[in-house]
Amino acid sequence: MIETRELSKRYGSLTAVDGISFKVEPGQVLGFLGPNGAGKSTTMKMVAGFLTPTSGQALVCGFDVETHPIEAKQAMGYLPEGAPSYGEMTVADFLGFIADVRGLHGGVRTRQLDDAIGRLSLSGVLKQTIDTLSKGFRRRVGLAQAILHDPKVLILDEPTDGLDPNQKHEVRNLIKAMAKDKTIIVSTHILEEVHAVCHRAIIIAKGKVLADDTPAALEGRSRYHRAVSLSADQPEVVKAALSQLKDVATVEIDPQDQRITAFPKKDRAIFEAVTECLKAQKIAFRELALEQGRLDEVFRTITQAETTVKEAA
Ligand SMILES: Nc1ncnc2c1ncn2[C@@H]1O[C@H](COP(=O)(O)OP(=O)(O)OP(=O)(O)O)[C@@H](O)[C@H]1O
Repeated sequence: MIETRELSKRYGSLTAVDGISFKVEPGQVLGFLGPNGAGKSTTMKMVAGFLTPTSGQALVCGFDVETHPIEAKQAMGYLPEGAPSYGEMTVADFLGFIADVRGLHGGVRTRQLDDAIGRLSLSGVLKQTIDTLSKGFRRRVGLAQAILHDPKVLILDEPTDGLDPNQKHEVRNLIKAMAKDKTIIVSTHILEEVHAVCHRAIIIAKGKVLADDTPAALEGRSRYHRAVSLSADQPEVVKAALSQLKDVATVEIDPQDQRITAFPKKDRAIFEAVTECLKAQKIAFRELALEQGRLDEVFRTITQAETTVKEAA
């Protein structure tokens, strides 16, 4: 389990993290989202025990990271931002060194090393020095060291940064597979990642938690939630027809691809009414879709509202 209690970090007059509290239970993957400079990495460094909080507390498996650092660090694997240091070491030597630091011996050491190397597809680069690896491979080495001792808790700062689409897919599958018996926090800029791996997402900006919900509930806050979109040859005709429906609030035509979107009034469902209207008026259409909502729009709305409020104050 991971818990933070009013965790804060100040650098002079800048408050990078401002009283963040959350709990993550075993079996849960928490996505930590926020714009650049929101305080994601600073929070993760404090939870991982690499940075001392100005105030507040972080606990890993019940151990306070500050007062019981050894027990807390034994229970966690941490993938920091960027690449592993020790760039002059080969991948094999580096992972062997981490295995020693983690106190792995004999058969367990061999098994864990083989497992991490296999899961991150590193067997082809074991003799290469870390400095000479591509960004994606360096990230994979970082992930391998984080999971090497099969920790109960994983703190992963942008785990798929720099990976190609195939590797992103592999790493997301790896996180999902590990989630069954671990507690995992993943920081990311990539909203599709939230869908792919997270049970829950926290959005932060300027060091504060602005939203804490499931991806589906966050999508529910989008103006696109339950909107109906379609393509048709005469978008203006379709717009006029759908605008007449009683539960439709507004109809928009995308200026780029001419796709038509009908937005429902609050808490209304319009899919059936839209399809019936199209049928009744014999309107030919393509790619009719019921929208779940758009996380990118929710993210923008939440984080920009915070910036606007701060600027106005
Ligand atoms: N050592 C430091 N000294 C002074 N300010 C710092 C330090 N480390 C971070 N900051 C500032 O704290 C704020 C939060 O930074 P942090 O790296 O946690 O953001 P982030 O959400 O991880 O951003 P990104 O998505 O760009 O990685 C930023 O304004 C950053 O400039």
